[in-house]
Amino acid sequence: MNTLSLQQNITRSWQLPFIDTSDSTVIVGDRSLTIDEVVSVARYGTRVTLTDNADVIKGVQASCDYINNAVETGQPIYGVTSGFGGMAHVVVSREQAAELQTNLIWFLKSGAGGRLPLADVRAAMLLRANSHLYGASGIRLELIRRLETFLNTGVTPHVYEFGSIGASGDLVPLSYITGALIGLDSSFSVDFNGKEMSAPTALRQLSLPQLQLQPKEGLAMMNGTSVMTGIAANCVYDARVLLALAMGVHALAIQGLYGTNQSFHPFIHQRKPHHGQLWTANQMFTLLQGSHLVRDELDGKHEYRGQELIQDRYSLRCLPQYIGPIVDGVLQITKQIEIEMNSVTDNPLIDVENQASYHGGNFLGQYVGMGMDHLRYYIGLLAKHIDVQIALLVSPEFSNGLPPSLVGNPERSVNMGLKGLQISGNSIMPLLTFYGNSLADRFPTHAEQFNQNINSQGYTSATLARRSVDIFQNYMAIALMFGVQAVDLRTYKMAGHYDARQCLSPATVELYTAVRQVVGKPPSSLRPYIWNDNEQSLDKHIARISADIATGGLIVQAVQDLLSSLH
Ligand SMILES: N[C@@H](Cc1ccc(C(F)(F)F)cc1)C(=O)O
Repeated sequence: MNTLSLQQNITRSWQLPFIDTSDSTVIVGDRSLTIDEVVSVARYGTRVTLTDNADVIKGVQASCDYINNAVETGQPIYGVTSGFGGMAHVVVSREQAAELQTNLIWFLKSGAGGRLPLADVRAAMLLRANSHLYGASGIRLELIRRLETFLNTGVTPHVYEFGSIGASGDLVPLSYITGALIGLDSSFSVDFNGKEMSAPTALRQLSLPQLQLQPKEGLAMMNGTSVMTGIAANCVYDARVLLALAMGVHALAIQGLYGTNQSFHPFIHQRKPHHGQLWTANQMFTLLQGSHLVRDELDGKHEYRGQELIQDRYSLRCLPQYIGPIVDGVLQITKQIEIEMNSVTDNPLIDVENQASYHGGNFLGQYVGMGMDHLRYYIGLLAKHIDVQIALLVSPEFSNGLPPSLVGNPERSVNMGLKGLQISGNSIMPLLTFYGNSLADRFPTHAEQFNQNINSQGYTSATLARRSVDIFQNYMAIALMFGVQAVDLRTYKMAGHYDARQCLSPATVELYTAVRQVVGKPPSSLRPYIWNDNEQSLDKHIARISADIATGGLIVQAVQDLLSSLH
């Protein structure tokens, strides 16, 4: 991939322009933002409105009053009347207190690499506004309102993909958002509904003046976890979709392989009642209900089956035991990211009620760093499991007699079926387990004169999760293609035609049909999905399916029930 296409990939946006398309609004400042809300604002342009709760608005003003008073009376407060980080012993005078904040933007403007996707930057702006509305940060409502305006008018600052160690929050990435927000200089640029321009130009178009930061405001804007948490929120959303789709793929594979439903019998799982295992078994039970393509053995029967095993191989039989801990892990990450999203993540924090301020470290993004490390690890495990099912499907000795490599038309002897597709998938799966390696435990040199001598790497961990999710979407496309072809061929063996809709469980028909529709090959009783090798471009099918997954299309809608039960 050349640099240009990599760059385009990184800046990929969902739906430009990011302006209101529906009547719905996300309220910011009520301390209850959800991942779904972040995604709807970040990707689909849902409007945001700052809360009109008078106590919240009063709290924001009171925190600013506290800071102004502290500066006037010369109180020693970190980053307000002192230097930053390892230079926090430097005393900053009242006269220099504002300049200290603007200067912070300048020396942090040191990002590197490509650009973050616009949707991730939008998520970050939303979360920064949310954090500031707790009234513990000493930042004017006017600045918070500006974040709201940027979101609602589709103005998105350009932010680099490298620069944060996730310790002082995301200092470097947030310096780009802050510089753009106040229109500091024309070297800060934005995307204005698909058009690149300098931040001051964008402000002029919005009829907004350039702003001077006041004491604490630069630190309040930049000292926090909002960018990594925004990226993480988008990734967690995607990972949950992919987990639901993985369940769908397995349900297709089990039917393709003519597996048994007995392994999902509640009796088994109630005797090992981990939450995730129970959820997985229960969902698979429902996904297979009513299928003519499974061995219906719920009554406890099992029979000798000639050369076939009396019970299924592990990747089928132990599916709930394998996926269960992944489900529990994803649920835990979801909870932690939502807490982080609804947190105040800067320092120092102002306790308006008691007229005090506290030096602490809420900007350390360890929950995000470890969460994203784990998320990538779980994605790797899911991909490995799918890879095993595909390997069973293509080998007649393990597939209960499907044609080798799922060849559609055996009469055309040059047909080799899905060999290329499997190889392509095999090139992706190891990458996903590779991305499953952890980052939070890799220690960089002790940053910034040993002040930031422990750090989370949460930002980079989240950008890696973004990459892992993107790759997994492609792999999922391949897996779905295998699932669809397998159930068509199994239908032929069982019923003498290729229209799997008539034999599949009702719960998997929608997914099957969605895939067929997305690739432009409607089901037919005369032919399976892939009949002759030379009748379709498989790469185009992969691209269409993964785009549908990434944009919440038909295929995602087909697993909506599964997704909403994931809690
Ligand atoms: N997160 C730090 C704030 C901080 C630390 C370092 C620097 C820089 F830029 F000098 F490196 C800026 C802000 C703290 O609150 O303690």
